Amino acid sequence: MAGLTGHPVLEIGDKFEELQNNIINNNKNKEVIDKAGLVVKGEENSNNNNNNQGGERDMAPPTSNSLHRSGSRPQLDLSKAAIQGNSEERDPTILLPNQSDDISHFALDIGGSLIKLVYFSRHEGQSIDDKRKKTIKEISNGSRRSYPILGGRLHFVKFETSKLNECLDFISSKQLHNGRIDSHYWNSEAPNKENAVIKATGGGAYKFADLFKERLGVSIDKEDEMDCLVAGANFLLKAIRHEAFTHMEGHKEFVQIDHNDLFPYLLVNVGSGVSMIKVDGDGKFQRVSGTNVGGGTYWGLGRLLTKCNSFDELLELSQRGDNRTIDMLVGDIYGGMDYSKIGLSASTIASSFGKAISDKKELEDHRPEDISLSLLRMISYNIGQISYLNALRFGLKRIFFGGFFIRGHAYTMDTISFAVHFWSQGQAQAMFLRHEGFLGALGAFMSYEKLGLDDLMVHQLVERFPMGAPYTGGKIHGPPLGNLNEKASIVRLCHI
Ligand SMILES: Nc1ncnc2c1ncn2[C@@H]1O[C@H](COP(=O)(O)OP(=O)(O)OP(=O)(O)O)[C@@H](O)[C@H]1O
Ligand SMILES: CC(C)(CO)[C@@H](O)C(=O)NCCC(=O)O
Repeated sequence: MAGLTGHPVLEIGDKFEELQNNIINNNKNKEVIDKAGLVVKGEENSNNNNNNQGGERDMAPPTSNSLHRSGSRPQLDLSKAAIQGNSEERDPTILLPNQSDDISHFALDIGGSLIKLVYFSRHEGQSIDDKRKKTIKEISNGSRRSYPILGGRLHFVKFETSKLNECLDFISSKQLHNGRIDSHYWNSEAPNKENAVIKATGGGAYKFADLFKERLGVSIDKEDEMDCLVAGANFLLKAIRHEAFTHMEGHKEFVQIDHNDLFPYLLVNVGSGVSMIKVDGDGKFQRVSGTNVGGGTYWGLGRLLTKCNSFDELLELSQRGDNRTIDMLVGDIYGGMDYSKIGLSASTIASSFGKAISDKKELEDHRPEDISLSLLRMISYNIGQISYLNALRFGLKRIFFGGFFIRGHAYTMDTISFAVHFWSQGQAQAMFLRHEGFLGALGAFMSYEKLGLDDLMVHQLVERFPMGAPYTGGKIHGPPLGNLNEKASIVRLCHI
């Protein structure tokens, strides 16, 4: 199922200098990027000049805002971090064109279901030895100096947590663990492997710390999971254009956030379980709620009920399902009629799986496709509804959804969006992140240097390329979600 596996690549393009001039010379840049509140842009709006596939290219000199620092310790330079690629691409990368120090970072988010790994590599064919060959001039305080540009990329890889050995083998085969030395030892003459420290977040950072020491000889520096989720989300939302998008009734639209008007928002991370975090700023947040009915529930129950062998297979099944065979609809209860007085059409699901009790059917009499769809709908809708209620608690209008349950799957996103829209009477908006499942790993990766977003001139970052979400394709399968207007006009809720 091709589209289910892709993850986006970040690319920030060459409009940088143009934009920089705008920033310096006048305030017109606001018209370019800082439109008040949300600016929604359609996919077709993008300019597909995707000619930078990650190899060598002429790179613009970094400005004084570039993060390059010539210290004794390698620095991570996220300036001009760039999203690249299309929605179908597997293992997407983030380009770091201005990365000059030769870093060997990698970081992990070891969750209940999946291990997410982010690592840096230099551009192909560019060794440490020839890094000196490519230098650029920087004007800094009136003086010019040269320093090497390596350039490189961030790679995103995931493994099932139950197959941790595959992850360890991968790290070994790429020798990722031999590059990173704890800062305490950075200046020592002969750093050795025993001092190697890797950043990891998620419960597995605790659970598997000894195993990492045993198998790879590295210590795990544990970063808090919520800290990392928020850091990853804030980085993407502030620095990367077209990271966030809405998805309603099969229609996807990129959303440009005014980074001065980003906070507060609700971050809902739908992993095995679901965390709901009110984010007020960089490092300022509160986990306000959560639910144990999440991605693990869909995959776990779905596997039991359908005998599917993989998550993607289960998701794929849902696309051919008809939930009406198993869900009890309002029309089933009301003899085919709407219950219009309270705003429920006949096709509204009154009770998920409700028909399974009334039919004299056993599990094997139900189609796995229908079960999968009904389950997916039930869990997605529930998450959307609970999220909205939490947004309502704190007066938040924007809800960003991440986590690998989303999987860029159109029906999942539509269902969540429908629930948020319906219960908020259109006042709150569900948005999705293209790097959905990698927020925590990205946050852990950035924690090496504790790079604050304040260090980044994020408004200088301009994306060049259209970005498809990790997406199953435009066609929506499954039951109609209902008519929003019809229902929303009748439901009475105090809304935010
Ligand atoms: N290939 C896959 N294998 C297993 N689950 C997958 C896969 N792809 C997507 N999923 C979904 O993603 C969920 C896990 O998402 P994610 O990796 O964000 O969470 P996690 O970090 O493992 O969980 P938690 O944060 O609760 O510890 C699974 O429960 C499942 O619903
Ligand atoms: C326990 C975590 C944070 C682990 O990632 C996650 O699975 C989660 O948020 N579960 C929901 C737990 C609850 O709040 O009911």
